[in-house]
Amino acid sequence: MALEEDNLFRKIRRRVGRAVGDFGLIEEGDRILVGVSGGKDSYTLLHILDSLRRRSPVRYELVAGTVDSGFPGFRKEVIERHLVEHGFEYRMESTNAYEIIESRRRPGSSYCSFCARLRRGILYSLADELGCNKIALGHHLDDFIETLLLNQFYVGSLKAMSPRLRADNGRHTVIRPLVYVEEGEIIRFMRQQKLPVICCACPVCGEVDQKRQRMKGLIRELKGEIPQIKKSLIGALGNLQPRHLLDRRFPQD
Ligand SMILES: Nc1ncnc2c1ncn2[C@@H]1O[C@H](COP(=O)(O)OP(=O)(O)OP(=O)(O)O)[C@@H](O)[C@H]1O
Repeated sequence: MALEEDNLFRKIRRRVGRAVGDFGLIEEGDRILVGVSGGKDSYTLLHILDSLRRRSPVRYELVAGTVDSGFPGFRKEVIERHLVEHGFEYRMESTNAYEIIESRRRPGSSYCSFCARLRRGILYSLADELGCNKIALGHHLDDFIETLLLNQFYVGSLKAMSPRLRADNGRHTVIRPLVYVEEGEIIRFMRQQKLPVICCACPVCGEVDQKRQRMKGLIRELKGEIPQIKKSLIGALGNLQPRHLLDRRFPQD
């Protein structure tokens, strides 16, 4: 059963197609593990990549992979039902990540970042096991530009995320095909398509990251004055001018 391919579906697909072309995200023979959390972004990513696959002359395969971190109350059966209904090959990986986080996390350290690192490792192993050379994640345009601002405001580096990154182990490539898709479009898509979104059920699930929310708010506020702000910020990430920066690792003259 495929989703209805209405205007919004086609718009998001066009943007993903553009990102695939701009950054060479998908190549002949790829087998891509799509990280599906049960959230709006990764469901959207999976359906759009599947629709592109059906239309593309480039042959590639998709496998949906969910890391069940073992948080009590995680409704994995909701995800499984959706993936089966739509005919996706998938793996639900049950892990004891929850116990590891509880026992090893340093007091005061961020729950989410520890959990995300652990999950990333599990996804890499899963990709090996399932014969996947790429891992697709559901980060979208707003994630990219908020991360850019967060790093400038709080860390002091000019850095966001990469749409295509070779993993440290050299075996996998992480791709982020939703780089040109705005979060608002994904929210509309989720509602229109009635995607069965669930939360991870971790102890901090639903709590907002205050700093990220601040960046989100700032961008929203400035959008009234600068309508093209998101386009401009994502454009800035692809328009580096090192000679006009202060990084001495780049020649200045
Ligand atoms: N439990 C999981 N199993 C598999 N992949 C995951 C899992 N959690 C997150 N991911 C992948 O990592 C991406 C970024 O995760 P993050 O926790 O930041 O979620 P998010 O931005 O809210 O996205 P989503 O709406 O898909 O949950 C997700 O879009 C998804 O591709």
